[in-house]
Amino acid sequence: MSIAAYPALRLRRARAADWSRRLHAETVLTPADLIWPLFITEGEGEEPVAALPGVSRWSMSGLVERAREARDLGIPCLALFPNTPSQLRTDLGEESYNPDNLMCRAIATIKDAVPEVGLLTDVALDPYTTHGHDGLVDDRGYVMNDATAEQLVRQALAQARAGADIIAPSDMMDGRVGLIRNALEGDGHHNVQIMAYAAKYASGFYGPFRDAVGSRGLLKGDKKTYQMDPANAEEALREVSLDLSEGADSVMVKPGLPYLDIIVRVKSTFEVPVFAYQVSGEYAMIEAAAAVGAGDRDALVLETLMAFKRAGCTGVLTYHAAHAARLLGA
Ligand SMILES: NCc1[nH]cc(CCC(=O)O)c1CC(=O)O
Ligand SMILES: [Mg+2]
Repeated sequence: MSIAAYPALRLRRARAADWSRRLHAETVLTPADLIWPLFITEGEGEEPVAALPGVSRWSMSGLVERAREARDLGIPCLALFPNTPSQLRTDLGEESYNPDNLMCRAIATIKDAVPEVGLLTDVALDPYTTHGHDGLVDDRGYVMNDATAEQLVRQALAQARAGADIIAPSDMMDGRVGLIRNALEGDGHHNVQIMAYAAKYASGFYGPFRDAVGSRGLLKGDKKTYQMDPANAEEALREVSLDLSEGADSVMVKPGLPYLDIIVRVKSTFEVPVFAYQVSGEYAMIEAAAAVGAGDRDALVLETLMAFKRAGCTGVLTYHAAHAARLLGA
């Protein structure tokens, strides 16, 4: 038996022409792989987010325009994040489950105008609290797990009743996926999915997002008592395992690129739909690199998104979604 070797074997043969490169591609990236995060404002028109060049907060009419844009580009789903007016933020974050809050109005408005686009809604208290934490804090500043989970259940129900398709708890409290699933079933929302932010790390890459939802200046301390330590991978598998056992339909790893190893391990261990969140700081890094000529923006966008698909992701949340879909020739 002869083992093919150079010069008979030349891997460059398959790369020599565009048709052949396309034929041999092991991974495909399409607009249907993308979830587009959008920020909501009570204000009129469009409010650019300084820390995220090219990203804005949108009023209701702007959101409807973005939803139509997503539909026309073949982007299946939007993720919504409200910038709650500061006078409505409280220690307990009660505005999070007001059925007339910004989020619920946005859900209902978009669903009415563009029903064919899916809506993922974030469940956590940080856009609604005076202290900027994702949960309720005790007098020592510790984020209380079980009391927070009760608020999250109320928030999830309000979103589902407004028409949300995917409830995405991003708070990292223990046990909240099971509590939310039970509440959704009890309230008749049998087909409302849960995408658990299962392995969410205490990351330095969330800064621009906190500007966008108005929590950066408010946040006291850090989120290390509930978000994961970047040193840990086995713990991510335990987090995913628990969220799946509690009824998560899909799981998320967040941030994205610095945690590709986690994506691969989660995918190969559980064989369930895994999503990555290419977060605000990752977006800002690409934009900053492009702005100083350190890299070609379009190439950086497509290469990073392809990396998530190659690692095993079912889809990616990315602020570049519309731009990427256009590049993909939708
Ligand atoms: N629970 C809040 C939440 N949901 C999504 C993000 C970050 C997304 C991004 O940076 O793009 C955060 C920030 C945080 O945990 O502080
Ligand atoms: Mg957990």
